Amino acid sequence: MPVAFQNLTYVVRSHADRNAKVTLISAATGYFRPGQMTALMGASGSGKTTLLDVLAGRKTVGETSGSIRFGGEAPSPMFLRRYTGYVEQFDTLIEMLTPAEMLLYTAELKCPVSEPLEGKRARVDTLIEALGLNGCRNTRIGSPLVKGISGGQAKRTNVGLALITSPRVLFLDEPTTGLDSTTANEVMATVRSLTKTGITICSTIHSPTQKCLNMFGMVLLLLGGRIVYFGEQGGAMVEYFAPKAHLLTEPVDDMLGNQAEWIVDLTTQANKEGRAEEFAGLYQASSLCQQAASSTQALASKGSNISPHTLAALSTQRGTVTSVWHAVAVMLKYRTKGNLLSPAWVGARIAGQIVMAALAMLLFHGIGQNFAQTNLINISAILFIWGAIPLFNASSYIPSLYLERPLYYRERSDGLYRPITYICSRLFDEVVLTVVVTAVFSVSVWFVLKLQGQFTVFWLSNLATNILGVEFAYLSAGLGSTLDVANAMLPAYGASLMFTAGFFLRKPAIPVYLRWYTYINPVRYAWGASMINQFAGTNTELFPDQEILHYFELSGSCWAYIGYQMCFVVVLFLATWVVTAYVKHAKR
Ligand SMILES: Nc1ncnc2c1ncn2[C@@H]1O[C@H](COP(=O)(O)OP(=O)(O)OP(=O)(O)O)[C@@H](O)[C@H]1O
Repeated sequence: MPVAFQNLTYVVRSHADRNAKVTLISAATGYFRPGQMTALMGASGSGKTTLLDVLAGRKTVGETSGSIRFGGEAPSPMFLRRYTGYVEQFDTLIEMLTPAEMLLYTAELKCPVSEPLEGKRARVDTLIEALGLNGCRNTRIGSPLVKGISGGQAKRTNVGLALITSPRVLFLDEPTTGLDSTTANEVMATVRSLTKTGITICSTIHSPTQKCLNMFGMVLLLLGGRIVYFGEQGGAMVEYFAPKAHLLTEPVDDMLGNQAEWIVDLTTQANKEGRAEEFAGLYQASSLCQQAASSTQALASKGSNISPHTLAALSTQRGTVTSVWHAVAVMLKYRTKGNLLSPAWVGARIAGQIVMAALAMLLFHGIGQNFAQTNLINISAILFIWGAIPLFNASSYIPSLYLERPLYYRERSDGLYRPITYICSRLFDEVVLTVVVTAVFSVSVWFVLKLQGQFTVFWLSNLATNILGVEFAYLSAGLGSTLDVANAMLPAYGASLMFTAGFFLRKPAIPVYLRWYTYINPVRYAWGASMINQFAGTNTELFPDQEILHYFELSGSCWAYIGYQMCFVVVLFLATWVVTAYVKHAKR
């Protein structure tokens, strides 16, 4: 499928002055042919990634004008998802999966459900073979801290993710970033081998080695968002630029056989000298530009071989090809087991609980059956701690939730799932663990402290507080513009709840202008449920003629308090969903 773009201009609101607009791509005309690899080159900041993103339909801000045709068709978002693949500059992989699992997981979410699993496995096997991943197909991907596959293998796995639906056009953004030159050449050789299938490939590349540059058929060179060269790679490019080198005030080093470095040096120097416009003008006036314009026109007006029925379906289809239920099932299949078996994942979630339960049992053992007046505040205190502190347990893993954002954004852009799918499957993992852990610790604490009332109330109240903490962790990780902001939210909210729950300061003593907050305070309801469970019907007096529940203004059924807690669980779930769906920190 050829890609042709004419007079493509991209304008965005300036970072520096919100009232001004800047043109990042100016009147770009060019094309990418099937079975050919085109390099988007240029000095740093020249607009390579911007042009790639505009062509791939990945821009979320700014205005694009001009025309883009894929096989003669103006692409809809679903068309782009169906026929193109995009490899991001930085790898976004799931560390606990193997490359084979990562590819199959993506295939199950990206390919139609009607395609049998065997067909998807066959796609994975073909890609593993083509990308040279056989040696590591069953090795854990790992992370910078837990070594897994190598950087080159991770990059090739990332390329595989973009290829899983057999796209006709592949975009790559700086695929050699972070790789040594040998590995970079290997990765690019693998990518180049894909052109045999007839796929159209366009890749931004910053400073390629000569060997790497030789793999490309065409080069599109940008300077200040303008095309300064679009033509064949190799001798033609050198011939074009050689007479222009003398225009520079500061001469660049001799080529010494390294065209790639020479071209980058020359254009960077031209940029430094403010000659972007001059070089763009020279290209505009060249015969190369005329040839490019007529070839682009021919490719843009060439009819596509996609049936009208498919085109109509693609223009109306929703953002994903699988249903929410299917996607949730796939997420559970690949990610839940890995999470629940990961010591790091589980450890971060239960460490706080272990410490809290151990301290409660060591310090407060047996106090639940001692209704002596001097002990009542001790009981109230441990029930308060048990109702409030779990809210903070989730803060320990907010950083890991925050750091997962790039993966989530990439998978959303690739159309793997919807926000509700992500949030349901992730919270499912958390809730499964929370149910088990709170049951174990609640039983231990309940019996060691010899608490009174119904165990179920004590446990459910603790479970609800823990789930609220988890939900708030996801909410703050989604809301925080930076990791520090996300980290600060949960402690700040938790502290506000503790101060106004009515234990440190009784409800009547809370100033009227803040008393409303006690009604929307889940900690008060968690503590209240346990207090009523412990003291209801005992007529225990904290002071003469002052029954303890009356003193703290806790009344009614403990089940009603648990009901209120559950309402908070639902409200926070909805808030987390909305934030996950609509708050986007990554604008591109
Ligand atoms: N909103 C904006 N306001 C002003 N300048 C912007 C804005 N957005 C992007 N830019 C600038 O646009 C230019 C193009 O950015 P782009 O990321 O496309 O460059 P690049 O060629 O891919 O660079 P690199 O090789 O360093 O990744 C950069 O100079 C960038 O600072």
